[in-house]
Amino acid sequence: MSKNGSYVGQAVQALVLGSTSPRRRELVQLLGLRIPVCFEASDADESIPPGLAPAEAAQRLALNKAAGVRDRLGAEAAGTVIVGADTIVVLDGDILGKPRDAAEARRMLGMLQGRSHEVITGVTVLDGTSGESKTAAGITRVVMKPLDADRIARYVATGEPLDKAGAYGIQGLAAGFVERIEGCYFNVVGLPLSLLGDLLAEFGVETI
Ligand SMILES: Cc1cn([C@H]2C[C@H](O)[C@@H](COP(=O)(O)OP(=O)(O)OP(=O)(O)O)O2)c(=O)[nH]c1=O
Repeated sequence: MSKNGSYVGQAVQALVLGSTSPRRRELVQLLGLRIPVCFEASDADESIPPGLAPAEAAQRLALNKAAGVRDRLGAEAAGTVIVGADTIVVLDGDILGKPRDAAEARRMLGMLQGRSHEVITGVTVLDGTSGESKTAAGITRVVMKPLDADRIARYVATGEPLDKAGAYGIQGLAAGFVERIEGCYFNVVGLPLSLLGDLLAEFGVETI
């Protein structure tokens, strides 16, 4: 039994972050983990599962990413915990993922400007040895200032929106678009660190 009372079948020797997102790769370092962190791309299908509420959809995608990494690692997954995450933007109950092109990015930002929306990040911690997993979702409300079409076009022309849910990055050139947030900032950037730390503790993985 670990210090915090959770049962782990085998000491965890490494954390595998199943993500190609450079933001997630930087954020996970802020947890102050005492075990090595390595990175694996997840080849899980990222299309939004139909018929699920947004928070459930984000959690399903996070679980799929983590499970996909475990499948790919095979026997090498033993002794690891695998983390998967997925971030979506939700406006009036509709899910906005990553824009396909600049036109879609302009359209998304046109809908988000001057209003409030939710950023939801589903996160899964999966025990690579047993396959047992825990999944949760962080929800942050973001209020965006009014933006005119020229400003949106200038931002989209930077290319920054294209790999980001909702077509903006709060940590980048869209920082000045955000009036205020309620909830975890890191959740908006793609990894709810406080929530992830709690999930990791349940698997006996210590953070700072
Ligand atoms: C809203 C918002 C999203 N994002 C990013 C976080 C996620 O990387 C991305 C949403 O895409 P995701 O599909 O969650 O993740 P990803 O494809 O970038 O990486 P992977 O699947 O390999 O883990 O949007 C920001 O960086 N800043 C923001 O303000």
